[in-house]
Amino acid sequence: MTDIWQAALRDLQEKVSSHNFQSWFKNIKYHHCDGQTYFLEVGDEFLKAWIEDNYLDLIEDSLEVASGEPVEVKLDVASAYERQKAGGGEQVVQSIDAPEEAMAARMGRLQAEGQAVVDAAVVAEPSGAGQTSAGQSQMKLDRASDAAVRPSEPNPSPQELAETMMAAGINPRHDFDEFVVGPSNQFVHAACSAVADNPGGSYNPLFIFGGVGLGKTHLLHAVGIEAIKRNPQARVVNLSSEDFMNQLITSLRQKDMNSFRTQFRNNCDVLLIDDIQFIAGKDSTQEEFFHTFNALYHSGKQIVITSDVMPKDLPGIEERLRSRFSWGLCADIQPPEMETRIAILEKKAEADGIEMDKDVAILLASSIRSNVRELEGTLIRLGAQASLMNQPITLDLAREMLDRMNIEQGRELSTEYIIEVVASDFGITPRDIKGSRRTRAISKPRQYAMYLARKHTDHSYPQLGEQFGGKDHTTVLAACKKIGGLIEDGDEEMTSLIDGLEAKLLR
Ligand SMILES: Nc1ncnc2c1ncn2[C@@H]1O[C@H](COP(=O)(O)OP(=O)(O)OP(=O)(O)O)[C@@H](O)[C@H]1O
Repeated sequence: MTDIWQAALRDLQEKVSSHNFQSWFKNIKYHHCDGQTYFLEVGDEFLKAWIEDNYLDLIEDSLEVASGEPVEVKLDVASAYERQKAGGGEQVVQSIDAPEEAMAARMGRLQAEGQAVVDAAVVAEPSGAGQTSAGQSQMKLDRASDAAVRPSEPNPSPQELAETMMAAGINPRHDFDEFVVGPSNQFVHAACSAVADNPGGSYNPLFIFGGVGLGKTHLLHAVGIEAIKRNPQARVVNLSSEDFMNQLITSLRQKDMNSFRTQFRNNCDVLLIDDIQFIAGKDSTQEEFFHTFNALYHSGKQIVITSDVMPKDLPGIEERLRSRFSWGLCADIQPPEMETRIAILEKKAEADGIEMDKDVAILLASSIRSNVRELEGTLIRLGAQASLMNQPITLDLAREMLDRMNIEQGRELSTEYIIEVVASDFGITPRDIKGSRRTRAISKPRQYAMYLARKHTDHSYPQLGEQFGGKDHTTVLAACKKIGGLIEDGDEEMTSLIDGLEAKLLR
């Protein structure tokens, strides 16, 4: 039976994107089979619920293909005993307080660490964007000290809530509503929502990792915002690991470690730590963070950490910390796909009152692919330029600007755009294409659009099925095979029809 499961896994790997396969399917374990019912195991309740809601049919399809008979799948969570055995996670409670007599020595080491961080930041950011000047650092420290300030009233006004968030260094604009969800970030988004709904619950710590400018800090803030909205009395502490270190240095200098510990270990319900990679090689900071982590974790407080890489790949971080970071849920965030990039641009444009046609959004989204911060920056620059020149944002203006910025213009297309172009060419609506009517006048253009979407985007058949109004992946597969087959066989009418549509798409 495990052979059948392995064959089903291979089939799944072909049907979904590699990112989805890694996130959802790779770690599903075959447990046993009873007749035609397959019992599979996953790591936790969250994965179970997510896979059941999104992928159960697909798994059953693949098992049916592999076994040659109808099957039913039942998912369950691996028992705590088995998980412990498999993960070997340390559960030993470590001593919480570092010995006071070691403090003087640590003080010396910490000062050296602090200096090193400041120097590194200055060297890395000569333009000044990431200055770590004494004033700025102190400002961050003051803000972090205020972090757990709560509104005095039990039912604070929206204004008071916003002030509480800002006191904690949280940008109130970075909430879940402002975050555009797509396949590249839906898992981490769902994990963050689950944590905000139930801090200190099953996913503790939540460890978010991914490349530069992909929305890690945004989601960290969103967790804090939601936690404060749900419980205005919750003490949310939000700071970067560098600020944690600076605050530790200040407390040691002022011989006030008690306040430091009270703030982080006793007066904190949700600890949000951004960019944990910055404490690499800072042994004393790591030691203090280790005790902070233990104190919060063992008293059921929520910890959320962001990083540029997954825990096991964090260089210069002690093994005991890295293993703790993996105790809860690790969720990665990938560069957004074309559709998500377009949706982000449209959302930001609307929020900032920038008027822009869809074709401009497509041009920007296909030219800047791997960093949302850059994408946003380009949009703001374009908006500013159009407003200064008192002219609308046109494709030509966007092209000129990309040229001046030395950004190569992309030609990637989105499924949504392909559907729009094909629909308009055949005098029907995108809704018709996404709908279920099967008249020839609609089903033919639908097949052309499916073929073109498969050819010009990097979406899998199941993803395309979703984008075409929730169709089964086999429908998309069949359309692609049919149109592709006719073209391969030299059907001139079909070739020229598809060429014509492509010319319009790539114009
Ligand atoms: N899916 C998204 N929807 C809306 N905005 C997004 C999304 N992803 C990123 N952004 C925006 O992109 C910008 C950069 O995001 P953020 O600062 O959270 O990235 P980061 O991953 O923390 O980057 P770094 O690695 O540099 O710390 C922010 O303005 C954020 O609001």
